[in-house]
Amino acid sequence: MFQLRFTTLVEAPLTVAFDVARSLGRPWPHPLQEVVSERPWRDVHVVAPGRGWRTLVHTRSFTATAAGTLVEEQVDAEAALPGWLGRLVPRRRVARAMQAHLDAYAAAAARRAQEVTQVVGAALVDDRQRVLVAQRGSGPLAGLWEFPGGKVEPGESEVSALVRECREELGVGIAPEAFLGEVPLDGVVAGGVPGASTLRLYGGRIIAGELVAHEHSELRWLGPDELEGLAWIPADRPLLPAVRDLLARG
Ligand SMILES: Nc1nc2c([nH]c(=O)n2[C@H]2C[C@H](O)[C@@H](COP(=O)(O)OP(=O)(O)OP(=O)(O)O)O2)c(=O)[nH]1
Repeated sequence: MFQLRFTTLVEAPLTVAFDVARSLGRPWPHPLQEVVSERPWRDVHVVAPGRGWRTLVHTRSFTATAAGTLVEEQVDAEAALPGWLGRLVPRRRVARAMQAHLDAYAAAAARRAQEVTQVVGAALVDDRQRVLVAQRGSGPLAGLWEFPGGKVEPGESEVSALVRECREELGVGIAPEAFLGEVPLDGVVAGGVPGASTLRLYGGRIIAGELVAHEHSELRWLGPDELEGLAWIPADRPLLPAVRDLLARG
């Protein structure tokens, strides 16, 4: 039995990293069968018995970071060959195949990321450790609450998009701070396929101007205990623990 681990940072949001990984398949001569799939967090494949392996389990997990998606892979395998041949030869073969595969994969995911519209949001915190939330005034999500922000334009960085959106929507200058997390968006954003786009949330502070709701029907400053009870856009809920942690940190 041997175990190999690989870590790759892909310059792409979660869902893109996951979808591209799946469309490229696996670097094995034998087809693997999927046994777990939790888009876009994790998948697990195994090789069918009688394919030269006693066991082969390939597990991948995808984690959002400020720099992109961290892809962690683990291969647990036992070849059918006995003795040192069974340990050494397959291990080298798997390691070589994985490394070649991962380079091609990272490049393909970064290319695909350019084609998918992303959304950025700002969790703006004030001196009393409250966060600014905004109610959508129109469209299919009217009446629901969200973080100020919007779509990243082609060629624009996420941080520039955040600053621009907060100026347009709220009339304020902001300083973006820590990356807080990422969630897939259920709907179709900018004509893309369902679930392809993600919302990436950053902490931040207002550094200039007076708040005005230019596009939202209402703005509110809320403390950590008031977040859960709000009628959020459903996609945002998984981000609330990270926002509460941010408020608790002070
Ligand atoms: N800003 C923001 N958008 C969110 C959140 N959660 C969520 O699902 N969304 C979705 C709603 C929209 O489909 C998309 C953001 O689009 P938007 O309409 O705010 O973007 P935008 O300001 O660039 O809009 P536009 O130029 O196309 O009018 O992301 C959130 O917390 N904040």
